[in-house]
Amino acid sequence: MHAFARPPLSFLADSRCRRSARHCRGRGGRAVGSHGLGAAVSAAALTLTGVSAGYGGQTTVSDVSLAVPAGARVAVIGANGAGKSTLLRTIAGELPLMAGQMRRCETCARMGYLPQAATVDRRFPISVYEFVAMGAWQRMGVFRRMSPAVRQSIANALERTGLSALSRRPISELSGGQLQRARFARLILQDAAMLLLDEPFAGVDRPTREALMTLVDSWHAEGRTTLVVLHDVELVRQRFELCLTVDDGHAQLTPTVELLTLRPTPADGKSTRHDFLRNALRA
Ligand SMILES: Nc1ncnc2c1ncn2[C@@H]1O[C@H](COP(=O)(O)OP(=O)(O)OP(=O)(O)O)[C@@H](O)[C@H]1O
Repeated sequence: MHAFARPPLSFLADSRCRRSARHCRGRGGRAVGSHGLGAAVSAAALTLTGVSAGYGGQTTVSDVSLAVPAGARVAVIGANGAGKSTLLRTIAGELPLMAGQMRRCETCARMGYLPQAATVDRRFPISVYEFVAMGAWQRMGVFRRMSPAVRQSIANALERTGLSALSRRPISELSGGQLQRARFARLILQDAAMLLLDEPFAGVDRPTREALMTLVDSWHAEGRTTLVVLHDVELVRQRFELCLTVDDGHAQLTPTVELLTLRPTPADGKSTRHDFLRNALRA
């Protein structure tokens, strides 16, 4: 039987589930995930009330109040430095709340958080298989033994991300796109009800982006809630029904169609959220 050692903390950074919880019910109260269910259906996966986020007493985003519907695909958009990552890290529990309250529905507390790829330390000498298997760490029990079911889940995740042939390769020898596939494979194993992805498509080519976006779509179809930091306006328009815009220290949730159909109002010379969206995504 293969024993699996507890991975170092730095390697759990984007696979950690902060709190144990049952899985979410998605749109229409549909159950998602393969583990136990039973919590009451909640319309909101995540509720922020007067939330402020930042670093060392310095507020980056303040007084955020919004409710993310369970099962929604939310694009988190805004200019460089606006505070998207800060907000995502706060929702993930990586940063403490500076003010306000955050509530995740009971079943949505099981989260998968994928920080920007630049944060991954690839020097640790492990194979793709071992790296991906960390996503199943919570299912391996106290002796970290891999059951046949866990092995099968790992094999499935590798296959879904197109990495089966690379499973023995050290992660230090992966390309950027291959590493991103491995990070997604690890997320699959987490079976999280809510997924927070920070610029998951940065630096990947179009086929890889499409393969990974297909996974996001499948999570959506399963009723999981996804918040994805993006800079690609076409992708936002085509695949995300809600936008969490972060701008000038504020954040709000708006239907994508509403953002994209707003027109500038040259009569009074004021800019609109339509202008903001375009400007933010151009950054
Ligand atoms: N660890 C940190 N300590 C202090 N300030 C930070 C830290 N990380 C980010 N900041 C600052 O917080 C602000 C928001 O940064 P953040 O990374 O959240 O922006 P972003 O919208 O995700 O940007 P980008 O699109 O460039 O990734 C910036 O002014 C940044 O300099």
